[in-house]
Amino acid sequence: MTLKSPLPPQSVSAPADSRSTARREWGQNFFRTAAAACRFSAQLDGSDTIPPDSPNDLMTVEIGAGSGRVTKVLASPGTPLLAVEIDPRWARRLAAESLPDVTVVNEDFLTLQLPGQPVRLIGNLPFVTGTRMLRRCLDMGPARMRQGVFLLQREYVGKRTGAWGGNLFNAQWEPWYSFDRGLAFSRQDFTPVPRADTQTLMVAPHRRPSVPWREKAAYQRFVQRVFDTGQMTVGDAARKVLRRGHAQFVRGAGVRPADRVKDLTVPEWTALFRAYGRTADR
Ligand SMILES: C[S@@+](CC[C@H](N)C(=O)[O-])C[C@H]1O[C@@H](n2cnc3c(N)ncnc32)[C@H](O)[C@@H]1O
Repeated sequence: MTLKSPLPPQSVSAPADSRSTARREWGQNFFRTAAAACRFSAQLDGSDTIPPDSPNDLMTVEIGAGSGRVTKVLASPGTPLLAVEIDPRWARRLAAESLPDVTVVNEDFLTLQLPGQPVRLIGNLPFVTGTRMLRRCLDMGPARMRQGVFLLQREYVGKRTGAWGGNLFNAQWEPWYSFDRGLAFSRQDFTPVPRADTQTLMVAPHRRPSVPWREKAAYQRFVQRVFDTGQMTVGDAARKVLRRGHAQFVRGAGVRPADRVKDLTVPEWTALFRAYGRTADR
């Protein structure tokens, strides 16, 4: 449902139990102040690594607009903004504000048909579905997803930005995107107060990805297979992935058999993927 113009007036109040269920299930922890929403939103500017053909080609999509604190900061004439909100009450309320060049859609971001044009994505994401939302954004590919500014649990952002070393998720996505830490926010910046502190995850597409996007499925399957072996070193994992030619495969990639799978860099993963293709082709 697209709510571009104000709908007939309707009460936004609802029985307390259904409101608290919505709050919990949809992770409705809103920015408490406009100042905090401003700090968060300001991170969207200036880090577009692939300039669009013209600034107008670029659309901003806000995931989970809620009460519209972030939407209001970003709304600006001439800058199209798609504000996606699953809760009909908040979507209706925000649409009624008729913010300039803002289109409010009352839909589930996980199933919404996303714009075909390049987009910048921003969202104070719900805790429960945040990871799925992030995957959905990354799945757009680096030619369409030009920037991502996502507020997520601080611990999760730590994982994505290397605090605990390499992992399957990062190995699968880093040929196309970089993941960096942005501003942190305390629980007190939100209402109701959430159960964890949050931090911004800044996602930027690589200008020259090390693996072509059309090979994404094959590359990600390969990385998954290596991790699924459960082996600590590349040499041991290679033995499980390939029945024959595993030593050749590791050597061909210029990686040492004793290197740990979780320490592999993007160039090493890419080299292993290429060597695997050559070995498996024979
Ligand atoms: C953490 S709140 C952020 C609200 C607002 N942007 C802010 O920062 O104050 C997350 C918002 O995402 C909405 N939401 C949850 N799941 C969603 C989904 N699948 N699709 C779209 N919106 C969703 C919630 O209703 C809620 O308004």
